[in-house]
Amino acid sequence: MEKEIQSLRLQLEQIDQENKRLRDLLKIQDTDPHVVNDKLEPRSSLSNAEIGRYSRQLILPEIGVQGQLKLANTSVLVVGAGGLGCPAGIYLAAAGVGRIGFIDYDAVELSNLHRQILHSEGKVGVAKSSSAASACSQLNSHVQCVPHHVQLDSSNALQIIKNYDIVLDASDNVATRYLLNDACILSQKPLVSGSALRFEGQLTVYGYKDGPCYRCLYPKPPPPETVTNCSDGGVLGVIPGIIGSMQALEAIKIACGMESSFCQKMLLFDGQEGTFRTIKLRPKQPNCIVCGQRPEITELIDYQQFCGSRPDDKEKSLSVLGREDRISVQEYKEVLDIGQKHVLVDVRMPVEMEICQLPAEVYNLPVNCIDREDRLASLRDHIVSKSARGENQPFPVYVVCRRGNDSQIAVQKLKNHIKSESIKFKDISGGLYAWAKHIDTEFPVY
Ligand SMILES: Nc1ncnc2c1ncn2[C@@H]1O[C@H](COP(=O)(O)OP(=O)(O)OP(=O)(O)O)[C@@H](O)[C@H]1O
Ligand SMILES: [Zn+2]
Repeated sequence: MEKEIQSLRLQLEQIDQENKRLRDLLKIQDTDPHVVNDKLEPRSSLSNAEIGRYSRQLILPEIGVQGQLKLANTSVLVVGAGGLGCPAGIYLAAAGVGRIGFIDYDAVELSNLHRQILHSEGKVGVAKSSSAASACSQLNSHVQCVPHHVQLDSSNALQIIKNYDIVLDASDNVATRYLLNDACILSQKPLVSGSALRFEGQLTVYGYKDGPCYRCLYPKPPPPETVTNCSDGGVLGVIPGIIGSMQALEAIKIACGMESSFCQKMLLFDGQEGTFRTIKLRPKQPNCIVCGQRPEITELIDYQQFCGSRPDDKEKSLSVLGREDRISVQEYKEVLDIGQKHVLVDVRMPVEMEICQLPAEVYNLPVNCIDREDRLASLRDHIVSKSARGENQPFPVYVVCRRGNDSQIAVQKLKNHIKSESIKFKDISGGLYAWAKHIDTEFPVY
């Protein structure tokens, strides 16, 4: 009997979750991403419920009733409901900010849950903006939480930003950073900017008082191939947790009329060392093309073109090899099935090799070690030991990586370093992702 009740409870819970997921999906469709319907009602006093709820921060002399009212009269736009946006959003909601907007074009994925703490297992597949907004509404029903399920770009940024007083950059790409910088300068809104990667994080406030803007510090975007995101470089979840929380702190201070600690200063956090450092930044540059004395940028430009990358090209795919230097995953499966002699070189990092490997004998040579003479010599020896003597055909060496980009670079380099008529290097197109998609759907994806 008890078991039956437990199983019914479980079923009910699952139905509840599915119900909620469908309701959230409907909500997304109903949301006009550009319009915030009702104006924030100006508030001049706190209700008893609010006095009780905020009591512990109300008694801080720096906040008090006036500070709490300022918070209630402030709207904050969080751009990106991901690793930074989630912790930032939940603290803003808890603190009683009047309106929080969440912009995100993406949907929740399983690999987000270790750090994007407003999303839960039942929300996988749901729009991040609506998942974050609904989590914050559940925490604090006094706060208006607005989901914008849209990609912020030059066509909509000014229109969306104008409804908010403070903007948080919780995005993860250079094009959006420049877009937000220019849009915030043009709209005269402070931009609280954060970033996190691996064990490190950064925080600063751009375009506020005499502080510099993003362009004052970085007039030119970095070459796209030098930029690493969390999906490639990795990140420990608590790092964006710390930086996102500090973004909320700065936004709250600005909203309450306190000084921001990071105007013309940048916080550098090293989670491995456990250190926080603050460096002084150059002041606002008189010749800056957006915030300077004679600005050239007076309206938003094409940021994808300017940066050479798009906000949503997280999985860039290279195509630097010809067809004759490549093999599809289906062809490689055939190689395994017929037992063709070959060498498989996996060019991922050792830490990735521990996660999963193709079902074959694998030789590991990380792509960043491929120029080392000693590593090349070992590979050469390995290939020689495996190749049959007296073969007419060149001996096949297949190169694989996670997504099929590094493997192409590796083949180019190997062809240069090991110039041999008797060896044919080929890249396995699409790498382990393609293997998991087309050959073995049970293969782990990370
Ligand atoms: N221009 C933009 N408009 C709307 N949302 C954006 C824009 N640029 C980035 N984002 C969102 O900002 C969030 C940044 O989150 P985060 O850095 O944690 O990365 P992620 O893309 O979710 O994760 P991963 O890199 O692991 O796939 C993402 O959800 C992304 O969709
Ligand atoms: Zn500037």
